Amino acid sequence: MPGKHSTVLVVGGAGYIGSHTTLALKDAGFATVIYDNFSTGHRDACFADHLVEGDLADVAKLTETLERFEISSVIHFAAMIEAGQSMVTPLPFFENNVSGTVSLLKAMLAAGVSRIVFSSTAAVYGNQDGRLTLSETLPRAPITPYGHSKAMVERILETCVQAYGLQAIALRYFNASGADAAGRTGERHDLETHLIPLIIEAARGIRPNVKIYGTDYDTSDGTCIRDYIHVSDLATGHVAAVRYLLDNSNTGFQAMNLGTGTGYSVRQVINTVREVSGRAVDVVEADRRPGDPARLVADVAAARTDLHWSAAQSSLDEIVRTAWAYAEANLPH
Ligand SMILES: NC(=O)c1ccc[n+]([C@@H]2O[C@H](COP(=O)([O-])OP(=O)(O)OC[C@H]3O[C@@H](n4cnc5c(N)ncnc54)[C@H](O)[C@@H]3O)[C@@H](O)[C@H]2O)c1
Ligand SMILES: O=c1ccn([C@@H]2O[C@H](COP(=O)(O)OP(=O)(O)O[C@H]3O[C@H](CO)[C@@H](O)[C@H](O)[C@H]3O)[C@@H](O)[C@H]2O)c(=O)[nH]1
Repeated sequence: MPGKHSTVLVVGGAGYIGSHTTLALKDAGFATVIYDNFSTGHRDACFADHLVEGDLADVAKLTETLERFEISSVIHFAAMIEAGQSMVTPLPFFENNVSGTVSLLKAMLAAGVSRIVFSSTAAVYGNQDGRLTLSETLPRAPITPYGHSKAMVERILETCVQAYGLQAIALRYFNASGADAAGRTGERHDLETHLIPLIIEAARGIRPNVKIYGTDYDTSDGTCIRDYIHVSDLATGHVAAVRYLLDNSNTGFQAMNLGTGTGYSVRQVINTVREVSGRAVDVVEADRRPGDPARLVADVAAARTDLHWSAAQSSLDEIVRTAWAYAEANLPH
């Protein structure tokens, strides 16, 4: 069990991945505080011991929160997340994701908090044609403003680790999906752009069909390949990362993939939703969505070696079953 000084600040803890991670931190015995501005998060998805409503831009409030709750480590989820939208309106992405993280780091320095786990993304790899899996040793090569914003934060963290002696882990998630198996929380993005919830909406009759963005990619069936990782596996990955930072000093900066190592095409995901739900899903073949790499699949060795973590509940079937159960129980009919 975590010892003294083990209160974790979960910035963006009211969101999809943050809510699952807060539950996992509590299960692991950590005390938790959420800091969130509720721009996309939900009050009923806050499972922490304490909640502070505030914005990343508010350095004074962040500093006061870190000091008041004697925070040992920060997990930083708060960001704007849609890669496609960032192609159209990039500036808010740089403001919230990059400037917002600078605010958080200033507050951490002021409060003397040195450990941070940052939500990075497979989008920092961009298009790495011909590679079956992506290793952290590859150069960052994002192709969207969203991916650039995350790559910039990784660079800022590297610099701050050198300059100020912080300890930072950037967890590069592949495609977060699924829902808490006990149904306590799930995926509820108000402007939903993610594939699995959109297919589920089509299966539930909330939308007439699901679009396939691009059928002419150089992949087995012409549609994009992604590595879908269960959000509860991501959550245990964060617990492992916090433990790693607490147990080891001078870890410096490390980037680690959180994925399964297996990729599925858009068509395979649609078929899995059909099988799990027993419902029909109509599809419309559409143009490619700008900013989508053909294939993103993780090399999972680093997290296994350093964090002793690997995905345990991320079969596509399990992901879709939990997402379907959550939607049926909680989302509008
Ligand atoms: N969902 C995915 O597939 C995926 C994949 C890779 C990386 N990520 C990253 O994981 C993180 C969490 O993603 P998510 O899907 O849970 O998103 P989400 O939108 O559900 O959660 C983000 C949370 O941050 C809060 N927030 C945003 N801006 C804020 C600000 N300025 N001040 C305070 N709070 C703020 C929101 O209210 C929300 O509760 C993001 O950083 C995202 O880039 C997500
Ligand atoms: O209606 C849809 C929605 C998506 N897709 C495709 O499905 C795949 C997955 O798309 P989506 O669920 O939107 O996820 P990504 O664009 O892969 O991005 C997610 O996963 C990235 C990491 O891989 C994160 O950085 C992002 O924050 C997160 O939104 C892509 O090939 C899309 O082109 C469709 O064909 N139709």
